[in-house]
Amino acid sequence: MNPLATARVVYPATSLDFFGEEAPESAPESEVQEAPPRKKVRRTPPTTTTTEKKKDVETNKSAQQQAEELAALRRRLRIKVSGEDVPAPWVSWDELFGALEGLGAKRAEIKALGDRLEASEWTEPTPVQMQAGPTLLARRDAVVSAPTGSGKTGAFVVPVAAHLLSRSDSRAIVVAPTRELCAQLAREAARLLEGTGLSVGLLGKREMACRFAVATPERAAAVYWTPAFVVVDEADRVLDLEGAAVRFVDALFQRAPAACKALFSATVPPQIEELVEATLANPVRVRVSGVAGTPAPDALDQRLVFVGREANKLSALRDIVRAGNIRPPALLFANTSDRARRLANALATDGLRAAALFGAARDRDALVRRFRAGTLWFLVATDLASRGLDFRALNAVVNYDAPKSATDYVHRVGRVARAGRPGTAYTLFTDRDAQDAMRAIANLANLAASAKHPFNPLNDGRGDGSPAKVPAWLLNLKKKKKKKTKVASPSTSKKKPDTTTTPAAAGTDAEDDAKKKRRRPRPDDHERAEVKRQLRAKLAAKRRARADKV
Ligand SMILES: Nc1ncnc2c1ncn2[C@@H]1O[C@H](COP(=O)(O)OP(=O)(O)OP(=O)(O)O)[C@@H](O)[C@H]1O
Repeated sequence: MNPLATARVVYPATSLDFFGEEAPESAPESEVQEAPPRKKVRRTPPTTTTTEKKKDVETNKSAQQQAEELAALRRRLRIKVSGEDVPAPWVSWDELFGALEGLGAKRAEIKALGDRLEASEWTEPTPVQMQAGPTLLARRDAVVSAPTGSGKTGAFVVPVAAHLLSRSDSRAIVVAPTRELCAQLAREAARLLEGTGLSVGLLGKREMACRFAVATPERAAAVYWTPAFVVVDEADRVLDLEGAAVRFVDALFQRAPAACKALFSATVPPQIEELVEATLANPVRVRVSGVAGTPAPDALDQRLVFVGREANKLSALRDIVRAGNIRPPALLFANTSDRARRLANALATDGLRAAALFGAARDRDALVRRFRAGTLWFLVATDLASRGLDFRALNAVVNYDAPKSATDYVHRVGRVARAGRPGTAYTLFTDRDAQDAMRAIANLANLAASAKHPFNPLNDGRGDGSPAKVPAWLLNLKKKKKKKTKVASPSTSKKKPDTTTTPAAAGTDAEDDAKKKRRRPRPDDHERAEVKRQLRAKLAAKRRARADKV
């Protein structure tokens, strides 16, 4: 029997009173817990004697011994690197302070940075900070990938700031795909760099005189100064050749050929390799992975819930919430603005504090602020909120609509279980969801489950021995063969769209599919094609030059 053919669970659609007397009035529990005592940053001020001692020990070791130790350290931290002369990781912030002193930064500035790290309770660098830090401080171009919530922001803010502290005439720009993420990055950088004398600015319509700037691609391309550093966060999204942002970043790269360029993301697909080869000089590649070898955080509990038909989704969600499996604040994802709005309305009708965040939503910044403050419990968002956002107190993510790809899945579920905190991600899926994407997602969830229970594979009650919560049939979904059959237009299709009674179900898969099929050529399609052509030409020239050298 094809398990996709029937719904496994039928959920009753009852009215809701999830929180009853215990409903949080303002900030949810996780926001108001008493802060634990502050930890100290492991920091011994660098002195000549310690540095000299270290050198003495190192020169006594053979080069081979040092290389073996370095390889063992990287294995332990799950860091993989490639490229020429990759700098050794910093094992503590001491090495950053030592390097800063060596570069001539003032003692007061070094102390201020150390104080901010301590105030943030960043006792030690995370693995990606350990490896990306010295790489960027050495001004090497780099492509860095590490799991969501693993501290990539600090992995570029700290070394870039360190460089700026040692060179009073240089400026840096960080590019990120959305306004919300830019605002978060600017706030985080300003917090980390407070007291160091470095000015941080979020570039809006007006140009700002700051040394550490954060901007969306379009704003970044409009700056009149030449940055010494260009960092692209969520690089695979920004540099997607099918997207609009890539040409702005390409323009910025062209204007600052001598800048150190670094690309960061949890997912670096092979498709951006072409662009990396064409634009980065002798780059270092850093890849940090979790226990399961995937970009999902180790502490994430991934649950895939088959709900059969679209019509069962809302009651499935209610069931999960009513069972107490999702405690606010929770972030829910829908695949279109319309569906996000309808789901938020449905939850609000149930008496829950819910709102929708999408591109055209009114006052997006205020929505995000309310969610961060805990006055909004459920934020239903489109993929606008899937990248980079760090909501500290978040307990759960729900993919109300299954993501269209494993990459989208990784970023969406990665909003929770950050910095080692626990978190759960539910993904509801129906018999209409893309089998290829669901198989890839199931594989990711399965790898995580297998890594957590290596010697004691649980089974899902079907007796097939598949580990944890991923049923074997899902892992074994056959790849869909691409048929070349003509797709019936929505107007001529005999099958009526499934307009079910639940508010969130209206504007369903059928409508979304029809919208996609109706995609008209965009006015900037030729510009996108031109950017692709130019990048390919650049790449070809670079390859020819390399071949000539050989
Ligand atoms: N060295 C550290 N020690 C402790 N906590 C840290 C450290 N570095 C960063 N963090 C915390 O980890 C959380 C996640 O960091 P960050 O937002 O940089 O993740 P990320 O890797 O960029 O994730 P994403 O891929 O989703 O963008 C933040 O709350 C941050 O304050």
